[in-house]
Amino acid sequence: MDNKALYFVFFFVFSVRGDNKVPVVKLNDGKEIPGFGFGTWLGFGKRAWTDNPSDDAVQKSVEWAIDAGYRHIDTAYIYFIEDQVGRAIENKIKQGVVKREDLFVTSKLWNTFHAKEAVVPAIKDSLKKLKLDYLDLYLIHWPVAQHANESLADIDYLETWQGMIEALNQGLTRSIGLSNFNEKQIERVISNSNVKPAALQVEINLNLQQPSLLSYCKNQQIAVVGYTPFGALFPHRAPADAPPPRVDDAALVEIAHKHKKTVPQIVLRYIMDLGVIPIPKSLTKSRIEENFQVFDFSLTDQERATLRTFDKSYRIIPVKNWIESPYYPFEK
Ligand SMILES: NC(=O)C1=CN([C@@H]2O[C@H](COP(=O)(O)OP(=O)(O)OC[C@H]3O[C@@H](n4cnc5c(N)ncnc54)[C@H](OP(=O)(O)O)[C@@H]3O)[C@@H](O)[C@H]2O)C=CC1
Ligand SMILES: O=C1CO[C@H](CO)[C@@H](O)[C@@H]1O
Repeated sequence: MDNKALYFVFFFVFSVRGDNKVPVVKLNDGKEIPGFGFGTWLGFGKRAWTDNPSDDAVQKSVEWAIDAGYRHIDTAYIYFIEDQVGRAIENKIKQGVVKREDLFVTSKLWNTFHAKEAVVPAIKDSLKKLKLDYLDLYLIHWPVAQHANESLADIDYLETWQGMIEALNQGLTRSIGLSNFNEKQIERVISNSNVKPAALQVEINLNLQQPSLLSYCKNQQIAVVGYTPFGALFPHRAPADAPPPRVDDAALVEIAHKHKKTVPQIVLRYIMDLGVIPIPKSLTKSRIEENFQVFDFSLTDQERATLRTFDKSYRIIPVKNWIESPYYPFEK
């Protein structure tokens, strides 16, 4: 092999290694979760699977994500795209890009399956669509229960948690956890059960940094996965009343220039620095790759202090139509 060929082999090995520096987070049940993941929600009102069964946008995005190095994929029954995620995973396994055990797949129990006996059939339905034998993590999506017609149901999430434990005991998922639960609700689950939630998935972005919930979870050794990491950063996603910053904010642009990174990369790095596992979603190949290049630089204390000032406790996903539920988790 001549010098030029050797250089290319050297460059390839190190650039692949560079992509592979995703931190690994230990869960309180002894399992491990990759400290960075990929989101698959299309947005409110978009039900690709039912609206347009031939749509494969999410499938493509998951395939690009796996090619780019993501190994942790976040999905849910209610996204109506688990079948697309399943096809993407199947393809990447068939192509020899990954093995099942290289991947960490999360799905979530929807509100209409909160009765204890509904949980195991619900996870089996998700597994079927995902073409998997087991999930790595299964979450109660919300503490709020609903009937099939979407009216509110009065099922205590403690009952639902017993169904989750049954799914765990049957080996249908490696770990179980919660999403959109507040501190008191998590505490109630812990003190009424022998199985502690391994993870909590909640909204975390510049506008909603949740320091007190994060410190509670750290003390309880509950891993925090942060959804909607870009919050109101992109104007098309920002509700009219959302506080700054937007992606062109001068302070953010200055930090990004200093590190030769983009503003979305700065935001993702900061969320990881908060001890949170971000799960950015994108359907765009270049953005999927861009969002994953966040393991080769560090923010300074001063930059982190600037980013902290954007916390306005502003929630982008309050789902106010469930406010009358006795289990509604957020401040009313
Ligand atoms: N547990 C829960 O209740 C919830 C969980 N989630 C999970 O969290 C994931 C992430 O949250 P989500 O609400 O999707 O929002 P995100 O914060 O991930 O933002 C997604 C939006 O940002 C755009 N985008 C992504 N990267 C870039 C970039 N580098 N430059 C410019 N634009 C970019 C995407 O555009 P495009 O796709 O066009 O590229 C899309 O419009 C979800 O997909 C889902 O898996 C989300 C909400 C609630
Ligand atoms: O994950 C989420 C996105 O989809 C759901 C509804 O369609 C939300 O309620 C939820 O928080």
